[in-house]
Amino acid sequence: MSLEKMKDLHLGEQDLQPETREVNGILMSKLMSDNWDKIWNFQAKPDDLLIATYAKAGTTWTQEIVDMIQNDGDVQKCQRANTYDRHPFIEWTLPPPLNSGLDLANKMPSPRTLKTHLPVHMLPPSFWKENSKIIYVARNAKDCLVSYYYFSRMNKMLPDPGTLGEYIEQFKAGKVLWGSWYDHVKGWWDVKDQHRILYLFYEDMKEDPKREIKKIAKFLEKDISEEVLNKIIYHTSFDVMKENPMANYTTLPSSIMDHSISPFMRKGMPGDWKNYFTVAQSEDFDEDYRRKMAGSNITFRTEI
Ligand SMILES: Nc1ncnc2c1ncn2[C@@H]1O[C@H](COP(=O)(O)O)[C@@H](OP(=O)(O)O)[C@H]1O
Ligand SMILES: O=[N+]([O-])c1ccc(OS(=O)(=O)O)cc1
Repeated sequence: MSLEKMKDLHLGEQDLQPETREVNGILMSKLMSDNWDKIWNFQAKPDDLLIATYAKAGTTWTQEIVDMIQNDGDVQKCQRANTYDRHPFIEWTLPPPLNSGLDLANKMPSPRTLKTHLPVHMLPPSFWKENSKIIYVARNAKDCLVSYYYFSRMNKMLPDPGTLGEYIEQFKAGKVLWGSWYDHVKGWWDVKDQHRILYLFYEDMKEDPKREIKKIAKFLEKDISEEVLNKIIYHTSFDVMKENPMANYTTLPSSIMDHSISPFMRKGMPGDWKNYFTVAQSEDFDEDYRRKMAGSNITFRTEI
């Protein structure tokens, strides 16, 4: 059963809002934690491509770019299904009879493109054993936080984030689904040269999509013409994706995602955090950030 059919189950909002549980210190929905053994034992394949991100770092955007590259810029083919059916979200677990990410992935013919928000130490070990390619996308903490905050308000399957002030504290403490942003970006950064990992930044993609799309195509060992490249840049621009029902999550019932609270395709703009953080919140966040990121040589741009 597809996710769009969820409304037919007559679940109320309180049934959707997940109970949470920690697995290895990482907050997850109870459904994900109940399913953890199966997720951990997921069998990856050598020709799988995994798109790994912290939530709200530009996952859907990267999925669309990858799909367009794999389909030689054929927009029709990329409209074949919703983004979440084209690229199974491996740990996302829904109540039966709905399809969970693992079910979709196991049914999908190879070569598969999969999605995860898991921190590096929780990635099913078969991905390392099979040497699957991985694209990791990182986005600066403050924009990720604001995006995650608004997403948590509109997506009834995520815990209620409270006020922005309250949410900033949860985010700093890593007490949000998929855990600490700081550990996530650092953890993936530390292993990037030991595996087939392309580590990208949202801000770079926004600054020069052509350059970053070329990097992805090279990583996928795909030759693309200038014409196809330009088509991909256009089709995966924020304004075009915002109107694409196969990419913008508007086909889900509003009992799951209520776009009138905040659209999934919200702003798509580095530096938007400035419209939400007070000066005091920003200074306090930066001081804590310096402590948490000390010792790492990873640098982020909070605006471009
Ligand atoms: N084509 C695109 N260009 C730029 N940003 C995009 C984009 N498609 C989606 N996004 C942004 O990526 C974020 C969602 O990330 P994810 O796909 O990982 O959940 C949202 O950020 P904002 O909430 O800041 O607008 C969304 O607007
Ligand atoms: O319910 N969904 O389809 C869903 C839930 C979470 C989710 O998270 S996100 O961070 O990948 O946008 C995306 C889709």
